[in-house]
Amino acid sequence: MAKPISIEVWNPSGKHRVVSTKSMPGTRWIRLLTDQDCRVEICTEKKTILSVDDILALIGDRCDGVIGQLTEDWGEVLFSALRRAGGTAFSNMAVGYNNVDVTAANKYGVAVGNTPGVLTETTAELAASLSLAAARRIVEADQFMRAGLYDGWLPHLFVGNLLKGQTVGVIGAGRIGSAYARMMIEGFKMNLIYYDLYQATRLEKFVTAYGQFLKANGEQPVTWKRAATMEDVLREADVISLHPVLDKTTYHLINTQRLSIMKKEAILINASRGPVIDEAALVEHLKANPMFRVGLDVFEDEPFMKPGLAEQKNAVVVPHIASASKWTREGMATLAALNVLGKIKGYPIWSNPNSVEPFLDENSPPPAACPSIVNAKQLGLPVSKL
Ligand SMILES: NC(=O)C1=CN([C@@H]2O[C@H](COP(=O)(O)OP(=O)(O)OC[C@H]3O[C@@H](n4cnc5c(N)ncnc54)[C@H](O)[C@@H]3O)[C@@H](O)[C@H]2O)C=CC1
Ligand SMILES: O=C(O)C(=O)CO
Repeated sequence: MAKPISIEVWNPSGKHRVVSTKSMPGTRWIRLLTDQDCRVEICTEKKTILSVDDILALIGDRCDGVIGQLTEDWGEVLFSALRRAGGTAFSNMAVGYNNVDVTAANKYGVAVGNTPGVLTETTAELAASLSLAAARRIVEADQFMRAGLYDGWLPHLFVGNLLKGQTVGVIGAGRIGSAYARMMIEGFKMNLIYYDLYQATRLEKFVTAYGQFLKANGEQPVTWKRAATMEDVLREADVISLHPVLDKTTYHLINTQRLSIMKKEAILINASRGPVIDEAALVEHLKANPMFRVGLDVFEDEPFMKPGLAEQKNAVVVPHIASASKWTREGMATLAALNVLGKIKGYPIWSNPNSVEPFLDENSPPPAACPSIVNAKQLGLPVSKL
């Protein structure tokens, strides 16, 4: 028999049983559910990543909806179990949902929610932080100081890259990629080259307007270019940040061949998903090109790094913390809870998942809608007129 899973229960007499596989920041998300007659069960198991068997035990015989995490494998087994338990709602507490088999969810009629928008700026800020840390060798310099090695100013000590006037390349200029581009352009007066399947019209307009502003003030204007191929970005840019979704078109997007066409002193940032980079190839490239630097928030075999990566001084590595600001994480919890609640209540789907602010205002009740359901169309769910 499966080992019982430890849980914390809120509103035990609630009619709808909602399970959260992890404790999430803030309490608003719990209150929103309990106020609407939900019994909320939060898994309190100590282990970081729950297995499919752990989650099956949490779902049990009766469960209306689950809030899950990007570390979990949501496929056929879990969606069929959720459906058998009477559930029709699942939400990732994440905008990325490459851990979810949406086809399986469709098969069992389970709505799949995600949490767009609330993490855009926070994630872009971390990508910008990694860009600066890599450009100015901040982690190496910090370690040098702490090791007691600093014995005086030197002309060659930790010389890095100046960003001003250089070119920032963005691959995947959606919400986060565009926010990152704006930060690097406005903050450091970089020119932009980007590659996306779609035109980033608002971003282009922003760069044009900012360029005009700089020109009117007697400064060199910034420019933008939409690249016809990803290779154009890799060849031209000095700093390249990856922000696409992870799917079969972006798996190992950065491989040995593509690394070889990048500038020898380029900086590569990844705050999207680890498998977008062939990490073993990256380790070899870092070894062979000491002036090439990377900033990584995500890893191919997360939570592990490929052998050799940790030893590379030209790599800055952080543990998938790009969305880790208090406001954002509480907002992600709120959106995930409202996705599940909305589906249980039979609410329609919010028409614009890029504009989720009304759900985040602590001072007013959220709209009667699901903020973001990725398979709404496939399930034939109605769109909100709000
Ligand atoms: N490290 C972290 O903590 C976080 C990581 N993420 C990751 O960032 C991803 C992007 O998030 P958003 O910007 O909100 O999504 P988004 O959907 O607004 O942007 C993704 C962009 O990638 C583009 N794209 C898709 N396939 C492509 C391809 N083959 N080549 C080039 N571009 C392609 C899309 O057209 C879209 O513009 C998420 O899916 C998630 O995996 C998101 C938040 C935090
Ligand atoms: O939202 C996501 O996709 C993350 O990676 C965590 O914020």
